[in-house]
Parts: sequence; C-alpha cells; structure tokens
Amino acid sequence: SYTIDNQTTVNPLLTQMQATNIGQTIVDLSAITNRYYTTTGGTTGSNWIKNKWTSLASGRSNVTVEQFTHAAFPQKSVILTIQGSDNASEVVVLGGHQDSINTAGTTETTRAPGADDDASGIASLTEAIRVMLASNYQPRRTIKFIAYAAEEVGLKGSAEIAKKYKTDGVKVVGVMQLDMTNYKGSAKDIYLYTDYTNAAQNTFVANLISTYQPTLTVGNDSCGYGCSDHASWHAQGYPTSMPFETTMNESNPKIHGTGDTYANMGSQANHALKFGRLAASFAVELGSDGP
Ligand SMILES: N[C@H](Cc1ccc(I)cc1)C(=O)NO
Ligand SMILES: [Zn+2]
Ligand SMILES: [Zn+2]
Repeated sequence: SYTIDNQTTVNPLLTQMQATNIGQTIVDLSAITNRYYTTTGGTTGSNWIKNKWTSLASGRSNVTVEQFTHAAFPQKSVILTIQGSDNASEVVVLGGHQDSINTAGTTETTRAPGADDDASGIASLTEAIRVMLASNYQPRRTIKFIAYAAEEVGLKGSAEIAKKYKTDGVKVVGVMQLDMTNYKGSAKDIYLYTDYTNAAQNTFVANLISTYQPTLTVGNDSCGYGCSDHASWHAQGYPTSMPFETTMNESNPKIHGTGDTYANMGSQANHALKFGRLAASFAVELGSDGP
C-alpha cells in the first residue's frame, strides 16, 4: 500500500538537500577522463563512489558499503545498504549508473565526462544518502542505493545484480532508477516513463511529487526499449519507476560524447535537486513501512 505518511521525517530532509553538493559530485566524477566499464577510469570512478559513500556512512553501525565484483568486466558496482529494523527482509532499491561512454569509441584516454549521463543521477542519490544518514534515519525495511557498472554497454551491471537478487529470493518491493537528472530540456520538471516500469508505483511516485514538491510539474513518456537499468529489474518481475529529466524527443543531445559536461548544463544542479528530493521521499516513504 503506497501510503504517504512520513511528512515529519521527509520534509526536514528535503530542506537540508543542496544543489551545490550535487554539483560538486558531478564535477568530481566528470573530471575523471572516462568511467568506461573496462578502463582504469572506470575503476577510479567506482572507487571514488565507494569512498564517498563510505565517508557518509561512517559512524552508522547498520550501514554498509560494498563493491559488487562482476564476472565479465573489471568495473565494480557499488552498493550502500541501510539495514532495516523490524521489516528488514523487504528491500527498497534506488539506483543510477556510474559508467560513461563516448560512442566514437572509448579507450583509456578517450574523454567521456558523462556529467548528465549519469554522474547527475549518482549525485542526486548521493545527496539523498547524505541527509538520510546525517539525520540518523532508521528505516523498518532495508534500503539499498546502487551505483551500477556497465549500463552503457547493455545494462550489464544491473542485469547481473537483478538476476542474483531474484535467484536469492530477495523481496525487493520497489526500484527507482535515476539516469540523467540535470538537463532541463522540456517544459515539465519530471517525466515518469511508462514502459519497463510499474503503473501503480508510478502513481505513487507522482503522488510523492505532488505531496513533497507541489510546485513541480509532471509528465509521462516512453523509451520504446530498455533504456536504462530499471529494465533489468523489470525483467525479473520487480516494480520499477524511472523519473527522467526530459521527454524522449528533447533529451540531452550532448550525451555519449565530450560535450556532456557540467558547464554545458549551466554549471548548476537545480534540476538534479528535484530528483534527489524525489529519491529521498521515495526511500523514506517506502522504507518506513512495517511488515
Ligand atoms: N539510452 C539512454 C539514454 C536515454 C534514456 C532515455 C531517454 I528518453 C533518452 C536517452 C542511455 O544512454 N543511458 O545511459
Ligand atoms: Zn547513456
Ligand atoms: Zn544513462
């Protein structure tokens, strides 16, 4: 049941979240030459996220950060887990992908900043993690934040993780994907994608926006293919949602090349803040439900 009843917990978190923090994470990640799944930059990016999330988790006994070793490639996904209290067997997943690509061909030295695609999603999630942990929030369900490896080359990281969770019988009650959150290319603020997602959960996400960010406008669109990691979870039968930055037709033309930079998004992260706040409200509202 998608009840929205944690305003006293959620509202203070949203006011603490800052676009400048999100912007700094985008700058730091996009400074790496590339974050391609087979280069040293791809490993550097994975380690950067691990170190960042580990520092946010310091002092919290029920929070762990791990790197997930993938069978077929060197870039490791990063998973931060906030262990639940009395409903810990039910798991809420929020993710974005850490890898970047230059479709002209990505080698060790090819520049692929990936500021929007998808440093912005990782940065939105990181700011949600920061305020949730700083406030000592304790969920009843378990909450996992995942920085997926190798999305650009066929959703490889999320496919391996989602399959493992299904095989292991993990009860994932909801998944949110943040892929590209900082390019404001369309009239409305947040577009909820309707393919490879769950309609009931999408309605819940729309209600989260109207409850916690009432000035924002919401639209719908569809990709027409498995356009990001939510499709990996959907394929395993889990409920997913993908709030996206624009309509399909107005998507960021600079992605997958040297032009996907923070500067080309106005050197600010105001759009990404909306998605970070949505992630925090999704995590707390779903994470606070008992058995
Ligand atoms: N294909 C996706 C980007 C992408 C996703 C959705 C839409 I609409 C437009 C573009 C990708 O490159 N993800 O990393
Ligand atoms: Zn991409
Ligand atoms: Zn992407």
